[in-house]
Amino acid sequence: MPDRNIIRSLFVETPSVPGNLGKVATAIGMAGGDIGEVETVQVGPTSTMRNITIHCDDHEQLEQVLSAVRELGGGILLHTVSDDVLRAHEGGKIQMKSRLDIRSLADLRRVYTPGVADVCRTIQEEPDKARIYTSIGNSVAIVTDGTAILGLGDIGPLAGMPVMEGKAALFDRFVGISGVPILLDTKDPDKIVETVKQISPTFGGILLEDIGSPHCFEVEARLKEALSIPVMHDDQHGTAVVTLAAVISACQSAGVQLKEASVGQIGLGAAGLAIARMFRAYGIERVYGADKSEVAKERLREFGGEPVDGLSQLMERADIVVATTGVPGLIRPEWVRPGQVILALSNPKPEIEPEVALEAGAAYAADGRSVNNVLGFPGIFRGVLNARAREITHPMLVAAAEAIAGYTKKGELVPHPLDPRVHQEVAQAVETVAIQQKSSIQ
Ligand SMILES: NC(=O)c1ccc[n+]([C@@H]2O[C@H](COP(=O)([O-])OP(=O)(O)OC[C@H]3O[C@@H](n4cnc5c(N)ncnc54)[C@H](O)[C@@H]3O)[C@@H](O)[C@H]2O)c1
Ligand SMILES: O=C(O)C[C@H](O)C(=O)O
Ligand SMILES: [Mg+2]
Repeated sequence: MPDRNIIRSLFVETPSVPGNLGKVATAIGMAGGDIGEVETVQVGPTSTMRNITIHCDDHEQLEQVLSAVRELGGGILLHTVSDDVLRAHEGGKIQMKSRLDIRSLADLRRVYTPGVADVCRTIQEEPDKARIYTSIGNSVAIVTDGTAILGLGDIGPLAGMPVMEGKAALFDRFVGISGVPILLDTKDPDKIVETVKQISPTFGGILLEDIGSPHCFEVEARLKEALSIPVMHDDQHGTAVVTLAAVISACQSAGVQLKEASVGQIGLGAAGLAIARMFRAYGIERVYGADKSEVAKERLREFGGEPVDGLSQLMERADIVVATTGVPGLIRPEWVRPGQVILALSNPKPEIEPEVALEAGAAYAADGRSVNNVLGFPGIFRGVLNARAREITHPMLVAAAEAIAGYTKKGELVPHPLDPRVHQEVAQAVETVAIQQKSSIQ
């Protein structure tokens, strides 16, 4: 199945006679388009208006689909073609809103000056009270330098803003955290670390997002060391958590002992190295890795993994293959071994489409849309903020992965991210470990 990267909404009028919608659907399909949602907007005595969402590979195919619908005739009219994704982004996806109503003078005095001064003094005397009287304890900075935006590469922080706003929207929607995008106009690790340190008093946690390797490793390590609030690079650990959950589920379904399976990691950047490290720390002995960078392969060795030179050799040796290179179509179908588990996690396009991998003999296959760190980061931060933990630890990440796997339906790899329970399960699991770890330190 090819990529379906272009999404458009067609506003189509058809005569209110059975069979006309079928003609439109056939025309779209014959021209190579896929149909998503069909919304009937109005049914009149003579004609019916519908919004039909279509998915195409590229602009050329889109044009073919549009011509096919336009040429139908017989009263079928294509009125407008709109880009729903762009339209949904107009004005941005998030906003800061007041939680309190300000209608009267009394409200104004309570919310703002002079009333607020007493709250300031209270916090000055007891800084811990900021957790109670401000939004800090429920706010997480989503920090990027724009160097590894999805698999699009170093497109800069401004172009990465839609992704950061997306993460903020997910924080809000799934766990009620205020995510605040912070775009850094520097790639210098010293400056990134210094800037994040300076703004950190505003936040209860720091989510590093789409910061490329290798500087992401240093940036995260230094910030974790310097700050007493949780810091996590999502592309590393959020991804590792969800990937571990997916392979736990796959092995359970296939009746395979995960710790005895061999794993092949293609791409050893931020996501790939963290996945390999997570697998090793979880007790998986054989973790092979491939990357076009020799330095990345050496880094794998430091964590007990074994670098392999060619991708086809890696595919030959691995029961479970995970790819995070950002290179669409990198995995050739002829390399897939029957019964393999293939997780091609690059966004926006995977290294191999799940359908193609399954056709080539894979037992389980998924892409980065379903095996996505959206299943991890919201609950992980909810858990640590609830527990007022100062950091995110490996046992918390394992607990998150096991919670996701535990909540996965039989035969599936991961739960659906729109199921609110999965985020609650992750939050609870992380909070429990955080509280246990706190009490064992005291
Ligand atoms: N599904 C998810 O939740 C999820 C999460 C994080 C990242 N990702 C995806 O993973 C991809 C990588 O993200 P990242 O943050 O790790 O980026 P990164 O830049 O840190 O890492 C990419 C790595 O892939 C290697 N690579 C590139 N082309 C290669 C090739 N042809 N063969 C072998 N190795 C190659 C690079 O050398 C680099 O080490 C992106 O597409 C991103 O969207 C997905
Ligand atoms: O943003 C996503 O969809 C997942 C991930 O963080 C990525 O960089 O691909
Ligand atoms: Mg990312």
